[in-house]
Amino acid sequence: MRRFFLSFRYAFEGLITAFKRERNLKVHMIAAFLVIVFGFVFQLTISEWMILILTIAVVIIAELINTAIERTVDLVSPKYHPLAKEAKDIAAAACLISAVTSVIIGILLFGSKLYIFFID
Ligand SMILES: Nc1ncnc2c1ncn2[C@@H]1O[C@H](COP(=O)(O)OP(=O)(O)OP(=O)(O)O)[C@@H](O)[C@H]1O
Repeated sequence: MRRFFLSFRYAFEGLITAFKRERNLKVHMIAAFLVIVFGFVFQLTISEWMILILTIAVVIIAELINTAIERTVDLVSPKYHPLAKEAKDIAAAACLISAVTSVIIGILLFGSKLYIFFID
């Protein structure tokens, strides 16, 4: 049981470390906070909330995995290596795809509501 709670503690420590050191993660967290506020303002439905929460989680998870890969690459390959470059660039591509997807979902989710808000 102690091991179970320790694993939560380590995961939480990882989250705090990543938040302190990674500027991108801070930006994602602020963006997540803002869209959650918008979600309440525009009174999203349960399904819309599920999509929004899942989208936020995917972006943050991608950023955390990217950070973990960056740290591992820096540890095993402090000098330039083409495979280190590939690993970092591919991890960054995962972040890019999650960020672009989240923007598209944000536009689809809030675009129609903003349209109704300003036009009606
Ligand atoms: N050891 C390495 N060998 C080869 N290329 C590397 C290496 N380290 C970094 N690079 C290249 O430089 C780029 C930037 O690396 P860096 O470690 O600064 O990552 P970053 O994406 O800028 O991270 P951060 O989010 O911390 O700013 C990588 O995407 C990769 O193309």
